[in-house]
Amino acid sequence: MILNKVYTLVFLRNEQQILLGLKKRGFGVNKWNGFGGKVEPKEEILDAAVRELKEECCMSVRKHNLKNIGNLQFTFEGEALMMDVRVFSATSFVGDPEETEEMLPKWFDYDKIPFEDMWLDDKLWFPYLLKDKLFYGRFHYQGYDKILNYTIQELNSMERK
Ligand SMILES: CNc1ncnc2c1ncn2[C@@H]1O[C@H](COP(=O)(O)OP(=O)(O)OP(=O)(O)O)[C@@H](O)[C@H]1O
Repeated sequence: MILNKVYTLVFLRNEQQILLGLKKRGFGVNKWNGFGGKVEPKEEILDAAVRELKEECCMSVRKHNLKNIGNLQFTFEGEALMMDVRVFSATSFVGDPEETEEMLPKWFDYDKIPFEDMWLDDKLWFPYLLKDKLFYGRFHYQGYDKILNYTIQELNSMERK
């Protein structure tokens, strides 16, 4: 039995830059990533995405400005959990990013994304995000630093069958 857990991952973007956060504790510590976390029981995915963005870097976004651009599924050798990550992008948002207990936010130019300090999978699917393509990816990790196998595909729509 595989336990499926839904997570959010939000990227704020403008013409020149993308906002990433350095995770200061817990899962993915010391890696740059988008903002997000577990969807709580009975919580809607979009509400969770808005909540985590606010909690982690004090930025506000409206649900209708979050565009679902991807779905990533992660499994780890020997673990019965599948992380089902819903990826969102937004170009309309309010606030100035602030450091919190969980994240240190920073804007990055598109040609200076710190892939060497990110999850290994990020550099495999970021090209889709950067080209505004929708994507689905599945990654099977051994530990946190080795991908045993993966697939990625471009999608025509994010609708679920
Ligand atoms: C394995 N390869 C991966 N590549 C890219 N991104 C990944 C990822 N694996 C997890 N993520 C994201 O990392 C965050 C974890 O969130 P995480 O800290 O566990 O959640 P949450 O804040 O609810 O936890 P606590 O409340 O601290 O337990 C969450 O956005 C999730 O989408």
